Amino acid sequence: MGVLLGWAQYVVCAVVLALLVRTRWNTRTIVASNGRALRKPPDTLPLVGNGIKFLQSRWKLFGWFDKCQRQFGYETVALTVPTLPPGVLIHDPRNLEFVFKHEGVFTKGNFVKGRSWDLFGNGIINADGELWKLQRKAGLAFLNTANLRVLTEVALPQYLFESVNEIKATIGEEVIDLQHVFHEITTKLMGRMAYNMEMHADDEFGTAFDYASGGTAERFQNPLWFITELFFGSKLRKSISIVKDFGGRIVAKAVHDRRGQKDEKSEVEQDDGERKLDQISGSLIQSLLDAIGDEQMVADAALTYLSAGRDTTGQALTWTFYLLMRHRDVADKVRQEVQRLFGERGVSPAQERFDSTLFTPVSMPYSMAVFYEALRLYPPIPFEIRQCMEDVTLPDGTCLPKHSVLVWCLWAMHRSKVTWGDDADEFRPERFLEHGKLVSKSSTEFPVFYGGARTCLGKKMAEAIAVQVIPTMAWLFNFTPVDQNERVSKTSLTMPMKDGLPVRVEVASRARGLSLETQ
Ligand code: HEM
Repeated sequence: MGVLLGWAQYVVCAVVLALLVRTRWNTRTIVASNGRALRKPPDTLPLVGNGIKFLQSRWKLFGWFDKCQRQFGYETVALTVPTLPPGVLIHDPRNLEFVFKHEGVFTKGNFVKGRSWDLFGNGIINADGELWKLQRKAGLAFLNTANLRVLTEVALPQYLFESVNEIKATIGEEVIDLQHVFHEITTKLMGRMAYNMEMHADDEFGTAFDYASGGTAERFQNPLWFITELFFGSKLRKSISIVKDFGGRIVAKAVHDRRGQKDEKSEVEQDDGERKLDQISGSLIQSLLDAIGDEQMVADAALTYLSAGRDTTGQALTWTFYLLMRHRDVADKVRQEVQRLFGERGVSPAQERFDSTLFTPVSMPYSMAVFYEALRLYPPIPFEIRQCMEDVTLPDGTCLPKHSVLVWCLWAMHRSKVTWGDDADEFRPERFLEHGKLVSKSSTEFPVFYGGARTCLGKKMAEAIAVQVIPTMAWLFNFTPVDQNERVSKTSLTMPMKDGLPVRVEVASRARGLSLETQ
């Protein structure tokens, strides 16, 4: 054991030394802006540059990115981290627009793919060229208008009210985890619609995926990840293997379904809505099988879509309710919007069954603004990294050599006073409204759904879910956090809330006479 540790220390020291030498070498070729060297961010150390910052918890790292943004405004700054090729941190929306327009120049590159390959393989997030186009086309077919309609009119109301009734059943007894509630809704939706499978938030796959996402994200913060994983990576390897097995099961089920063995329910068992849902169930995986064929690649694609569709939206809703509990005045305005809509539609809330399909992005601009404001402060994908495939000059004059790395932190950009004004740190949904209507912000200032050719495919789906879930939950229940502690995110590729969002619940007095059944 002692000998083993001795060797381990020797290997680690040798690698650190080699990396430091490489970093020094790299910084010699570092980018210059109009002939001048770029300024360095605060707390940059000799030799290790910003490496120590990246080893901190992600919450502290976000804080540091924010500090850079506050100190430098839109100015591009140099990043130096051992193992990283020369890097820059950008804040200027003009630079981001350039990146979005030149998608072939700024790719995930070996830097990102090398770290995320084990988990996502050839999935759309990692894919380029023809394979990316095929997966994107399959996704567009899945997220077409007709399918989104089935989602909003049939599947979502059904799963939303299953959750509502589960919450109701726990009232007065126990604390519930709201993050779990939202995750359950998005998992069931993606499972059924995309893969024709019954899935739940706490399935073995879900737990393994969470762990694998955390371990993969750590690779972006720990320059020695390939060494540390030799000693401490067994749980990560196991989790990835569970995730991969699950990908295989999704594909096997889809192949079974396409052989005509889909478990059809008899006509009499189904109403019109269920029949429509049944018809489109599994449409994503079927499109992927049609487009790609190779079952391993289809499994990668399926897992990537599952993560993109369920985690981001479930987490965004969690942070939204965290903010609503801290800003009761905003929660009241959501309820006033529900009341106004009921009034306009002649619905008597005390007698009718609750119909969440009344809530659309057009009928509920304030609720949508609440969602967008939560996405601004807690972006589900909080930072992005791209690698330059050739020498390139950004609009602000920064010259980037081939292979250099470009980082932008949405967490920080979304808090920029230059972009959002002096109240950038405040939760104020009104900034997304003009004359009572929702206004969209440019993807270069607010890149929450990315931009350009690779813009998020699921924006409309996320909006459709949010606009039913937020007013429904806010109208029916009063949630109170179990404590006033600040919630933080755990390490992940997305933004899960660490330890969930434990709350106490009571049925709101305005909702007591309601039947909380599905339509
Ligand atoms: C609030 C919810 C969501 C947010 C904030 C969000 C954000 C993003 C972002 C930032 C990217 C770029 C990621 C990267 O390449 O590094 C992305 C890509 C993507 N998103 Fe979303 N997303 C959300 C919901 C969804 C949903 C519901 C789906 C549905 C399946 C989805 C499907 C995708 C796909 C397929 C891509 C890859 C696009 C491509 O590379 O061409 N997203 N999303």
